[in-house]
Amino acid sequence: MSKLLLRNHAPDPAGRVHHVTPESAGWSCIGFDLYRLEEGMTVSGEDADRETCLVFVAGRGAAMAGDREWAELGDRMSPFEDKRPYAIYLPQGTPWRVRATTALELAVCTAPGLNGGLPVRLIRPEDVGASVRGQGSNTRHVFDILPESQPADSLLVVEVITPAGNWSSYPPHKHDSDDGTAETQLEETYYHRIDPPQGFAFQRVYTDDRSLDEAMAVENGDLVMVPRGYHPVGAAHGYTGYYLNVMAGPRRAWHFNTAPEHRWLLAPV
Ligand SMILES: O=C(O)C[C@@H](O)[C@H](O)C(=O)CO
Repeated sequence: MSKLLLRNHAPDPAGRVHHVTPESAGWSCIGFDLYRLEEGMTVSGEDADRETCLVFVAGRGAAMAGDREWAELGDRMSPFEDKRPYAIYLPQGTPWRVRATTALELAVCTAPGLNGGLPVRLIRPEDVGASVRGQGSNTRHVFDILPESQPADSLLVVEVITPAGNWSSYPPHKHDSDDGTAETQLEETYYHRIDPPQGFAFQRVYTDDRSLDEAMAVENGDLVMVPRGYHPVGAAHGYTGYYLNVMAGPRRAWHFNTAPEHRWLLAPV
């Protein structure tokens, strides 16, 4: 199995399913934990050097972050409900806690805090930008949770719904070198969900010279790490894809290059 693919599995006693750190991934910036909590379970954290974005992927919870508290956040029981998520941005050194008030799928996205000083911020569904990208079988739906236009030190966070049979992160693009203009160097994680859950999608991660070239069959709840290279996704017929992307790198900007041989696909039809 590819080293870039982390399979879904039953949660550990703390409710944790995925645990990616810069050390485990062999990269510099991104940390990603995925919790599947039963009602009443609590998860907490604090990182002196890293900022955090908590994403309520599905379900509801009571949350505390620094000196802020919310009795209940979360407005969808599935990421396939066509509703934008709740999220919380926390600067480095902020303690947080979430108690599940229903079954709760919570993503904990982290990256280096640089300056700190930003306030804790609730990101409500109405704060999340929604857009449609692509055309025909490349149409997909994007929710910008923490785009570069919103304050953070390193993190970029986005959700994408890929309709059944469609492609996304496509035509293939990459963001793995920084020449100061055309492209930024960003690591990326893909947390995948599939509807209905017995379905699958495919993701390829590859470089121009093919020194990295992995094609992965992705199932519901799997996680893919993209250290570099192109990273397109194809959803199988009959199965809608969802993924949560976390990106981070030395410069907080999402500038990418589309693979030259596939740029013709960008022409309007
Ligand atoms: O446009 C898409 O289909 C989503 C991608 O942009 C995805 O967020 C990504 O690949 C970011 O590099």
